Amino acid sequence: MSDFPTIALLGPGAIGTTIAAALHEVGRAPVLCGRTAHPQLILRHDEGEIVVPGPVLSDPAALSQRFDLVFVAVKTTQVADSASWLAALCDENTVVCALQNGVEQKSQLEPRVNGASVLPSVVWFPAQREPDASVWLRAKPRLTLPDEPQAKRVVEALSNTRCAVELSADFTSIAWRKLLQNAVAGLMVLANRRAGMFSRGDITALALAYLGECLTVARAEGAVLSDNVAQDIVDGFHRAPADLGTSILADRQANRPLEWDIRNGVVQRYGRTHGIPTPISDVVVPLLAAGSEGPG
Ligand SMILES: NC(=O)C1=CN([C@@H]2O[C@H](COP(=O)(O)OP(=O)(O)OC[C@H]3O[C@@H](n4cnc5c(N)ncnc54)[C@H](OP(=O)(O)O)[C@@H]3O)[C@@H](O)[C@H]2O)C=CC1
Ligand SMILES: CC(C)(CO)C(=O)C(=O)O
Repeated sequence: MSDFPTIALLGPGAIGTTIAAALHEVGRAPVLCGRTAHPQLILRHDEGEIVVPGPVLSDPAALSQRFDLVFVAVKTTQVADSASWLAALCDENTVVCALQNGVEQKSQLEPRVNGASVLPSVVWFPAQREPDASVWLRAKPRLTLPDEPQAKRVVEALSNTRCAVELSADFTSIAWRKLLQNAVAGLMVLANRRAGMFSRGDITALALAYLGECLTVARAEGAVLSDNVAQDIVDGFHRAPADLGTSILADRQANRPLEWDIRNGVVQRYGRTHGIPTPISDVVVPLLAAGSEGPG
C-alpha cells in the first residue's frame, strides 16, 4: 500500500462534504458515493469555500474496486438502505471509519462490511446542509478516534488537512460525553427551537436533570465522567450562537426520519438493562419516536 490509502466516502451530506473537502484540498479526494448524483460538493467556511468536483456516484455497480479506507457519513437511519454500497466498497482489508453520532456504530455497521474493521469516531463539529445542498461548516473540523492500530490509516489520510484527528485511550468515555450532548440537543426538536432556547431558566433546569439521568447510564456503561459534565454541556449551549441547530433538528424540520434511537433511545434502553430508572427519557423518547415515524 502507498503512504496514502485508497479512500471512498459514503454519504456526502453535511459531515461527508466537510471530510471530502478537507481531503480534496490536499490532493487526496475520495471517491464520492451517495444517493443523489450531485455534480459537485460545496463547503462554505469562515474564510471562503471549497468546491469538490464530482461525480457523486449513485450506483454501487459502478465500482470496480474495494477501498483501503471508507468514511461512512450516512445517517444511522440510512445504514440499512446503504447496504449495497457497503458491500461493494469493503472487504476484510478495509478500515471503515464511521462519521456518525452515537455509541453503537460498530454493532450497526459490522454485519454489513464484509469483515472490514469498523472504527467509530466522535465528530465534534457542527455542519449544516443548506437548501442548495452546499454545506455551511460552523466550527473547526475535529474528530476523536479510539487509539487502536486501525486508526493509523485515518490519521495518515487526514494528516495536514483542516480536519484535526485526536486519539483517545478511553474512547468509551469520550463517546458517551458526546452522546450526552446529543441527547440533550434532542430537546431542540421537541421545542422546535435552536440553541438559544437553553438561555431559558426552565430549559436549563430540564437539561441538567436530563443530563443527570444520562450520566448515570453512561457510568453504568463504563464511561468515566465527572459530576461537572452536565453543567459543562449546558454551559456549551449557553455559549453557542442562538441560531446554532443540531442535525436532528434539521431532520425534523425537513420531515426526515430522526436518529432518535441512537441519540436518546439508547439511554432508555441501556438504563433498562442496568435497572436504572429513566423518567425523563420515558417522556422524551416516545415523543421523538412519534415525531420521526408518526402515525398522524
Ligand atoms: N451535521 C452535523 O453537524 C453533525 C452530524 N453528525 C452525525 O454525522 C452523521 C451524518 O450526519 P449529516 O452529515 O448531518 O447527514 P446528512 O443528512 O447531511 O447527510 C447524509 C448523506 O447520506 C446520503 N445518503 C442517504 N441515504 C443514502 C443511501 N441509501 N446511499 C447513499 N447515500 C445516502 C445523503 O444523500 P442525499 O444527498 O440524497 O440526501 C447525504 O448525502 C449522523 O450520524 C449525524 O448524527 C455528527 C456531528 C455533527
Ligand atoms: C452539532 C453537534 C456537534 C452537537 O449537537 C452534533 O453532533 C449534531 O448536530 O448532530
